[in-house]
Amino acid sequence: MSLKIKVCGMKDLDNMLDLIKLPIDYMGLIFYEKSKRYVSSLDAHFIKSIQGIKKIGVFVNATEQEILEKIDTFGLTGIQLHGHEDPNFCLQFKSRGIVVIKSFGIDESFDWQSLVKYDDAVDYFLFDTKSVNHGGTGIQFDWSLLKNYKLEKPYFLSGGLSAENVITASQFPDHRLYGLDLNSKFEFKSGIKNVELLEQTLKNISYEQIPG
Ligand SMILES: O=C(O)c1ccccc1N[C@@H]1O[C@H](COP(=O)(O)O)[C@@H](O)[C@H]1O
Repeated sequence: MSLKIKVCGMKDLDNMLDLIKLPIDYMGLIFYEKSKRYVSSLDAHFIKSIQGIKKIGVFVNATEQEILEKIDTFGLTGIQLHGHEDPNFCLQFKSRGIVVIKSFGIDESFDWQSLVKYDDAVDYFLFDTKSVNHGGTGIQFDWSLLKNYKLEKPYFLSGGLSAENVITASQFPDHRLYGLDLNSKFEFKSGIKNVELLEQTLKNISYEQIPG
């Protein structure tokens, strides 16, 4: 199975149209008002009409009602939860067929055992750099900490992925690595992605992955 690519934090409509021409699997839209990449509801109708890419809504401690409203209004395939959402909260969406990605901020003190209770409640984990802002730091965490991950649930690797470190990330020797999440290191400014840099980076990843 080839590595999935998710580009997160899109908020400009023309930029989205350019992005979806690339071989990308997931597009992330941030519904956290404190984020510089917050998506305006004014764009809902247009975003709902976009096809051919899985649309993931990013939330931080939002209510069930808020999330369901965004799923419906924006035509989201799934959700990515960056707050203190518990397993039951995650499961109610997964049970409805909504893809659930649960993010965890990783540092040396992360309790890997705490993931066990989420195993049946989510589709994927996402391992990001620990931050009080809940994400979008542009900082890479120490990937060697992933040796402590003992479950089989596939995960997205996130946190400061850049044109410089993404090849190493794509070759990270772990069969559970499902996808790479690209965000602030591929931007001209917050929410506006450098599509040319993304295109070149995707080519570099596939070139490096050709066997032999
Ligand atoms: O990008 C944001 O502003 C953001 C805010 C709150 C929660 C998550 C956010 N983005 C997610 O953060 C990670 C890592 O991003 P980066 O590469 O370090 O900039 C990524 O999963 C984004 O989806």
